[in-house]
Amino acid sequence: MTLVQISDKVEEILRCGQTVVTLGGDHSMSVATIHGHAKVENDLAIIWIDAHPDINTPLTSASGNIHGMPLSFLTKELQPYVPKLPGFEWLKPCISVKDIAFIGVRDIDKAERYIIDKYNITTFTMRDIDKLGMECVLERTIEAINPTLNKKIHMSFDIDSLDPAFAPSTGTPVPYGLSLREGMFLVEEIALTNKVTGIDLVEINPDLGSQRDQFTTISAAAEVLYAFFGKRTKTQLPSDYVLPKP
Ligand SMILES: NC(=[NH2+])NCCC[C@H](N)C(=O)O
Repeated sequence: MTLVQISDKVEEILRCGQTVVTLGGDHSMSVATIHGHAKVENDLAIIWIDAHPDINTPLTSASGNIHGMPLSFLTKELQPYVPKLPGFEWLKPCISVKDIAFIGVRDIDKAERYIIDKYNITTFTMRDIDKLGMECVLERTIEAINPTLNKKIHMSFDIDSLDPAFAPSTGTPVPYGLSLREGMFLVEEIALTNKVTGIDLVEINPDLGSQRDQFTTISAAAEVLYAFFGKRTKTQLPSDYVLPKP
C-alpha cells in the first residue's frame, strides 16, 4: 500500500466510527496514518512513544531515512524548512508543535534538539520518566497537549521505545529504554482517557536478529496491544465461586 492509500484507508475506517490500529514497518507510515486521522479530526493530539523524536527534516537528516522525518512533514510550523519532495504533493501539514508530546526519547539528533527547544515541544526523556514516574509523565503530557481532553489522540508507539532486551528485532535499537511493563502501563493509562482513535505500532522487523529475538519482539508488541485493549492481569472470578473447605 502507498502512503496515500494508507491515509485514505485510515480516513475511511475512522468515518465508520472505528478505532484504527496500524502495524509496521517503518515509522514513516505515520505520515499517512496521522494525515488520514487529521482529515477526520482537525484538532488532534499526538503522543509519540519512541527512542527517537523522528522530527528531522530532509535537510537535517544524517541518515536520509524517511522514518526519522515523519513529524517534520506533518507539522505546520516546520514547513518553511521542509523542501517539497516529489511524490509527497498530496501531503497537507495538519498538526501543530503544541499538539505533540514525546515519551521515552533518548537518541535526539542536533537539529531535532534545536526544533524541540525552539518550539518548546513537550518531551519526556528516559531520565524524566525515571525521575517523575510514568503516571506523572502521562498526567503532564495530557496537561500539556490535551488538558480538557477535548481532542482525539493519535498514539504512535515505536517498539524501539522499549529497551532492546524486550524488543531486539528493530532497525535502530537504543539502550536503556522502557521496560515492557512501563510500556504496558503507559498504554493502559492512555487507553483510560477514552480519547485514542488512532494507534500505530511500528518498527517491528522480524527479519532482524535471532529467532528468539523475533519471538521476544513480537510478544512484546502483542502485550502492548493487549494492554491497550484492556487485558488485565486481574483474575476473573465466576460469580458462583466458592472457596473450598476441608
Ligand atoms: N523510526 C525510527 N526508527 N527512527 C530512527 C531515526 C534515527 C535518526 N535520528 C535518523 O533520523 O535517521
